[in-house]
Amino acid sequence: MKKTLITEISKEYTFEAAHRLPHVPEGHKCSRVHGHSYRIEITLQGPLHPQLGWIVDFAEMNAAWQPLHAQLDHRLLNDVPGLENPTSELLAAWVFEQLQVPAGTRIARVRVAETCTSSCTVFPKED
Ligand SMILES: Nc1nc2c(c(=O)[nH]1)N=C([C@H](O)[C@H](O)COP(=O)(O)OP(=O)(O)OP(=O)(O)O)CN2
Ligand SMILES: [Zn+2]
Repeated sequence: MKKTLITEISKEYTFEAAHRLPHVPEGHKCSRVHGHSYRIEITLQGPLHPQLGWIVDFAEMNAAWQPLHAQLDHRLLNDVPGLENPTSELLAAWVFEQLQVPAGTRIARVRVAETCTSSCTVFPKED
């Protein structure tokens, strides 16, 4: 395989949660508590293992996601430390910061989808 290729792997996770957006104008629909079936796509970059031919086992991504799922699933997101204003943008940044990725990998991006048509993606700034 060409050594110049950049390889990414992704996993999509889901959780159910309620939220409200505390800083929207009065009367905005999102000022009321409501729920979403959130979908989170996590993408990692890293070198391929020479024998195994993968970056990391997808199972390692599952293990990294599990503690975050435990903090988010069937919660009011506003109650989660750091998510007092749980917009898609701030939730994506929170996942990016909280996720303990397997050694030798880095997060390429995190995508949060609140609905079928609305999503936000964060990725590291290049220096
Ligand atoms: N930039 C952002 N805008 C909005 C956010 C957000 O996190 N970032 N969040 C919301 C609400 O949480 C809302 O529940 C989801 O948004 P919206 O796409 O407006 O939901 P609808 O299903 O009602 O979308 P329609 O396509 O208008 O039916 C709002 N904005
Ligand atoms: Zn919402």
